[in-house]
Amino acid sequence: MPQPGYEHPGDAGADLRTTEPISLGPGERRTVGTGIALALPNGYVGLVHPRSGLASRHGLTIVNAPGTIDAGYRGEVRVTLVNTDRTEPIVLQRGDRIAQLVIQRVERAKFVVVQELPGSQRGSGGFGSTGGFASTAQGVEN
Ligand SMILES: O=c1ccn([C@H]2C[C@H](O)[C@@H](COP(=O)(O)OP(=O)(O)OP(=O)(O)O)O2)c(=O)[nH]1
Repeated sequence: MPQPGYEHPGDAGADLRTTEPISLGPGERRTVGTGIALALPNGYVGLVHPRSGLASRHGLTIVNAPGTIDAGYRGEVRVTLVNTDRTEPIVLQRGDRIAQLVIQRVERAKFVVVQELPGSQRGSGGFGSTGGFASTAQGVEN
């Protein structure tokens, strides 16, 4: 069963440990329990990524991808899925591989307030400033 305290408004809870299939209609979002708990060593993080096959074949993805599993977290790993397909529902069964976990070392950053940042080639340009798909297609040079 979903653990109390995990549900957020608008989240329909579900649990893949049950034998009941879980159906996500077009556009539907559900937080699904995996039945898995972890004890990651300090200095590591678990990142819950979507699976490309499910994404391309069914439009199933993870709302908060990648989900962050803190090293100190001992609860059940849960995955907030969304069916982005506009017409087809997707039905998940117990044992279906709905996500993949990447475990990485993390740095502990120390932030220092400064008046000015060191320069770089990119500077403050972002959000497509180096040329996006549309401008390339039209032959626009940046
Ligand atoms: O996809 C996810 C993301 C998070 N968690 C669990 C593990 C994680 O350690 C904990 C908190 O996640 P996060 O830090 O992303 O949550 P938050 O919304 O920032 O809340 P808080 O840290 O206050 O609990 O919830 C999952 O089971 N699945």
